[in-house]
Amino acid sequence: NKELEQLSKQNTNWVMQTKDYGSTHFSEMIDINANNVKNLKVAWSFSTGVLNGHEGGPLVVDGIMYVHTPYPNNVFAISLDEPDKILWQFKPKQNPAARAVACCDVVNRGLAYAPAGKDYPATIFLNQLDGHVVAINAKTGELLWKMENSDIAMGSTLTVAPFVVKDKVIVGTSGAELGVRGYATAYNIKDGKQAWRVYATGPDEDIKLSKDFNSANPHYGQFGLGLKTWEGDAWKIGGGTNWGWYAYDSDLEMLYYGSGNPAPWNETMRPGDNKWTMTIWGRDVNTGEAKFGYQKTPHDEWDYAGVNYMGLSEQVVDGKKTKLLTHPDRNGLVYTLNRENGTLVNAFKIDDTVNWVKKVDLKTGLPIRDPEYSTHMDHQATGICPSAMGYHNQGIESYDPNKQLFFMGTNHICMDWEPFMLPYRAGQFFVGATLNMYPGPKGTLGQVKAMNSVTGKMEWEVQEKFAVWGGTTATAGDLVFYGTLDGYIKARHSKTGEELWKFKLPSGVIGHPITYKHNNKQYVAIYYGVGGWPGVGLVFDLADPTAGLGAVGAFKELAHYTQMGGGVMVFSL
Ligand SMILES: O=C(O)c1cc(C(=O)O)c2c(n1)C(=O)C(=O)c1cc(C(=O)O)[nH]c1-2
Repeated sequence: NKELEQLSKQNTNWVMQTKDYGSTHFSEMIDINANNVKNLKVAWSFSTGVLNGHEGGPLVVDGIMYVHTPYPNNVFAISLDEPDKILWQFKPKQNPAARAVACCDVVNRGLAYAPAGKDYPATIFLNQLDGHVVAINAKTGELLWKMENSDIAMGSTLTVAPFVVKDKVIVGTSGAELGVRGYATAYNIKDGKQAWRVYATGPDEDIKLSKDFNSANPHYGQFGLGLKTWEGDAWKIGGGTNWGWYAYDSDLEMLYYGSGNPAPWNETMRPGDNKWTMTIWGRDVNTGEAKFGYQKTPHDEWDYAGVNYMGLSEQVVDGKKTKLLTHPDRNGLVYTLNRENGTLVNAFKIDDTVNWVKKVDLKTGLPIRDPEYSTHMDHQATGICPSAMGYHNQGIESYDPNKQLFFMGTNHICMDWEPFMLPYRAGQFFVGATLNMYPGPKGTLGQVKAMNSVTGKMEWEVQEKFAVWGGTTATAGDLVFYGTLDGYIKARHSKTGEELWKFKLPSGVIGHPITYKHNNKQYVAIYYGVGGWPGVGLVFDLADPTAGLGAVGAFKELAHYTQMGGGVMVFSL
């Protein structure tokens, strides 16, 4: 969408969750910078009236801030000229049964915006937890259309942020913890009619492989594998949902995203490579056809779902400027691929405490595993790093093209894992493992790192007491902003990692900061509202450390630092 791409380059707007199609989360603005950030103060704030985890960030378009909430998925439009006034509010009616089948709190990763087109007005897209996609008139808040994308009776919810490309809006799925077979769907912006749908498992026609699929790298696998790498019909309940972030290259017209973990978590119940779960996809956005697919963790044994951040950059590889895609995976490895054909350029560990894998063989693309940290029936595997939460989970990261550095908020959590057998029942949890999670070898639960994605060199790294769940935002003012689970928004010097400013918010953060200019003044905004997978212990107040799929044990300290809340806080100099 050319108009959307244009808007994404203007400092007055923040029009996509990813900031731009390349998902740089980088702003050229320098009004707030490393010298003056210490003077940042609260400009205004807004309580959403909803508890539970607030993921993603608000959008800012043409002087209006669009704020969303977790379930019940309310939307508010707020004028930046009069932030004390709500221009319109959209409060959907939806099936509350959705709450019981959401795996990891009732989160929502945010709204999408489409500028007015020939046959539709400027539109806000919202995914409801109960599986519906809705289009809302951005000016008036009126419902334009509503589509069912996911069936909660099958355990499929919707938490992913929609993504607008050309005349389509792309939507994923959730529910791999309930045996949902994952797919991504493109709907026409104007009427919500389905343009294409592509699955992660099953016959090639369903996965939509192009004729030259993986022709640059036949050893990644080509045809028939969505069936052959499963036993019997296991692919039908085999997971591979996509609830993370998309990226898009408008020259190549290619869409990038990851499919998640195979179901169930207990690997004994699904022999084979389980293609194409855990895969980085490069697809033609017009047809949905896959040009390449690279499976990072064949036959996953640890729930290292692969839906995370996809960051696009152009950097020199072997003396040649190359279009790259960088993906910090749940499994503790960072992958950089040539995004034209999927060829692996590098794969390295987020840090040397990652132990399930020794390294990735760059020729074959396969991980060389350490059998000591494998999981299997009648065995409790201990000290596995990363934990099922991954060293990187759902945050959107940032890329500073001037410094050629990615900034990553990461986890530092390890685990013990013991599988058990269980039957599949539609709409019920289908996991089959008991987990204990705890801080990694460095003694903390989180880290922030500045990384060169081609060489793997970490320019700097700092520890955080808790996971940095919501990702980072960088600016040309030599700054990187992020929120912490215990409720700080922080700014660090992007060259050194030095902490320059922090402010304690009313509740912990699992979303990302945004920055925009209004009336010639730069603002930084962020949601507070702890929750998500790490916050389930706070939400449900569970005493069993293995509850919340292990999250309660990992984050047992969190309740001493923050409690639920929900809103947006805006800062300026
Ligand atoms: O497999 C899935 O379909 C699925 C969905 C979601 C979700 O929709 O929030 C999460 C996960 N898996 C998951 O594995 C995970 O770690 C996770 C963390 C969070 C969160 O918001 O904090 N959601 C999810």
